[in-house]
Amino acid sequence: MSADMSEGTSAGQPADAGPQPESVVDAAAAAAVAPTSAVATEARDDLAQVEPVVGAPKPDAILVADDVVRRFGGMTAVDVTHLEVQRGAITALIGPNGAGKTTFFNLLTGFDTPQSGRWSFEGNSLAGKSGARVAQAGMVRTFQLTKALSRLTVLQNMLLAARNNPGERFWLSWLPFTWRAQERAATEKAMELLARFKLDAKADDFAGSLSGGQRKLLEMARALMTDPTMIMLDEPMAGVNPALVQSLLGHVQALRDEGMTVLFVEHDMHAVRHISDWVVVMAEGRIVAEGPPASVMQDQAVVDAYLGAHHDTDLGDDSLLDPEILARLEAEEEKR
Ligand SMILES: Nc1ncnc2c1ncn2[C@@H]1O[C@H](COP(=O)(O)OP(=O)(O)OP(=O)(O)O)[C@@H](O)[C@H]1O
Repeated sequence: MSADMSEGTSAGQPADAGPQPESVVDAAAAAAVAPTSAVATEARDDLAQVEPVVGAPKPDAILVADDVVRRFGGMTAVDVTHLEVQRGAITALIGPNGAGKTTFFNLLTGFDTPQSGRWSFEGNSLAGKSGARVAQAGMVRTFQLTKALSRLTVLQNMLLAARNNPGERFWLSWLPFTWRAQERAATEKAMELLARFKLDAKADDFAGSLSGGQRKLLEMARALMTDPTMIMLDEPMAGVNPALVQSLLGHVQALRDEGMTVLFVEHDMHAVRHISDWVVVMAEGRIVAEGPPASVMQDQAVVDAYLGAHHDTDLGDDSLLDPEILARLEAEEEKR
């Protein structure tokens, strides 16, 4: 993932270019009309009662991780003692470059194996389960559009995601009339989701021809093909033109407002502040702070973590920190 803490784009990802397609720009308005579910409202009320301390128990935790350790050679990339993620809320996982966010994400979703640790989703242990099993359990992550997927059409990308659908039974796929019916149902569902994300007109275009923002929408739409309970978003704002950020944020909020749990890794602090109900901060593999977005970004451990990691980097987004803290950071910079 990128080192950039500025709004809108991340290093290594192409920013959107040219005029924004109206279809994407108005997505935020469409998403905004989604009524807030009782789960989402309750989740926010619940979180308001939670003490902002590392490892804080949540009133309704959907994901619980304990003593998760991942080492690469002599380097400890992840060492998470205890984390609970509240059901129905948007939780952001932030931290400086190399903090271990991606590695932790990979471990939780079955794409990497830790040296030790336990974690459960909806009360069921997921440790040792493959990525496919984790997805079947209802916890789905987004993937960046790879080169291979870029050569498929938008619709083909969606249908590929449906193949892992827990509703699909291998033995039924032997019967042509069954798979034809399944394919019809999957196509119908894919088109509905594409319409929701205003990508239906692009169904037959190569995915590689989409703009950065549209790719992010496709990644989200793809993940929804399996009807997840929890969606894990990997830098949903990376490579997205600032003009489209608002639209994407609307979509993420809409997922939460429909009752889904969202955990996302993000460098864009505007996005984190704007949509998160809870923020978890990692540094050097550990969780160093957690709490509501406004207060956690003023936490001394968070400031220290970013200061340590960004001493030679432009902090970019001034809205990350309040003016007082920013002044202190600048003073520290001058001393170096
Ligand atoms: N496969 C690997 N082999 C060796 N070291 C690795 C591997 N994957 C990650 N690391 C190291 O583990 C540490 C944590 O990396 P990770 O990518 O999880 O951090 P991050 O918080 O996601 O960073 P960024 O925000 O820059 O993406 C880093 O020091 C990284 O170099």
